[in-house]
Amino acid sequence: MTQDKLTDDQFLNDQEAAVEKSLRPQTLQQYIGQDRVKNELRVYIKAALDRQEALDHVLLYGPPGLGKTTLALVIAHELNVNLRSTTGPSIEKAGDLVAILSELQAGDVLFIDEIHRLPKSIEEILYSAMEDFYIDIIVGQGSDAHAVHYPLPPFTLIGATTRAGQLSAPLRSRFGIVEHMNFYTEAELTTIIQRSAQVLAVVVSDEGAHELARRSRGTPRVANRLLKRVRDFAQVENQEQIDQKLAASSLDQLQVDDHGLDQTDRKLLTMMIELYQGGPLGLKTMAVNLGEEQETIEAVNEPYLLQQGFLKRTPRGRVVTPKAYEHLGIPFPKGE
Ligand SMILES: Nc1ncnc2c1ncn2[C@@H]1O[C@H](COP(=O)(O)OP(=O)(O)OP(=O)(O)O)[C@@H](O)[C@H]1O
Ligand SMILES: [Mg+2]
Repeated sequence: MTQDKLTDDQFLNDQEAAVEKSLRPQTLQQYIGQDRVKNELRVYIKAALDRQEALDHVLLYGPPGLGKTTLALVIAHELNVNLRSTTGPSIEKAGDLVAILSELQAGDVLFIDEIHRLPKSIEEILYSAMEDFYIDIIVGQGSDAHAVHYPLPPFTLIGATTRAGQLSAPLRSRFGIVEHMNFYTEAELTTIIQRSAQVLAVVVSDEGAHELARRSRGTPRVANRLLKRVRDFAQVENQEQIDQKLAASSLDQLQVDDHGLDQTDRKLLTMMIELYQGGPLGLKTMAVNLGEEQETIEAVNEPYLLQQGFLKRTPRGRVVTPKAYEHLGIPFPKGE
């Protein structure tokens, strides 16, 4: 199983997509974890509803699979409005954006995923749309060209990104609500797995759910994927229940270790140790040596390895920690 398949939704077929949808919580109440984010949003949503106004624009950022898209759906649901969904790279021309904006009704949510990949020219149109709910567009060419002023209903833009650093300052500053999504705790992931097991009609013991949670790299999407794969092992081995032992042995076969590190994570750490004495190393060198996209390493591998204390950031680059040496069973070099 590759990294992409664990953390991306884009490889799903229709049937898998339907299951994926049924796993998504719909209300803030069902949405597990991210308590700080939820508590803040609860207040803002209630205030907007009381004032009968559109909710302020929301920016959600954090590593893939932590529930940004899900939270956007939940917000629209709680506001009781329509959600129109698109992605940054799919809006190529000003006309694409105008078409989307002109369909919005008062109070609606427009969700733009991967908002850091919006073309610059489109981003500039968004500024006035977000701030004052109008757009000025140029129609015609040459001497016929003239600006058309286009008023919009008040709406809520929800932007999601795995790379907040890539967002321009003017765009970022137009979001009134900016929320950073954190990795989930083992307890939260255990609850998510138990809920998903019910939806999928599989039986998982408490210990089995906890074993899966421990190895899910703090990420609900990974938790759900691992649950589905281990369900396959249970079926093939004629086991009615996923217990701790089955979960552990299946995950070992999937090469997901007991800290949730996958092959790429381990390859990254091992490469840094073997070729660079543990660093410091820049992102670019990491990517070249692994044959991976720099963006993937920055958004997927690095945040989890930092959070788990296997990598450390220094002014000169990333450094492997003694904890990582120990985890990989490589002796830590004595001080020079
Ligand atoms: N808080 C949560 N409670 C329960 N399940 C969740 C939660 N957050 C996410 N999930 C599950 O994890 C899956 C992935 O979440 P989602 O697609 O929202 O992640 P994302 O942050 O948008 O990822 P990406 O950056 O790749 O777009 C969802 O299908 C959902 O089932
Ligand atoms: Mg998403």
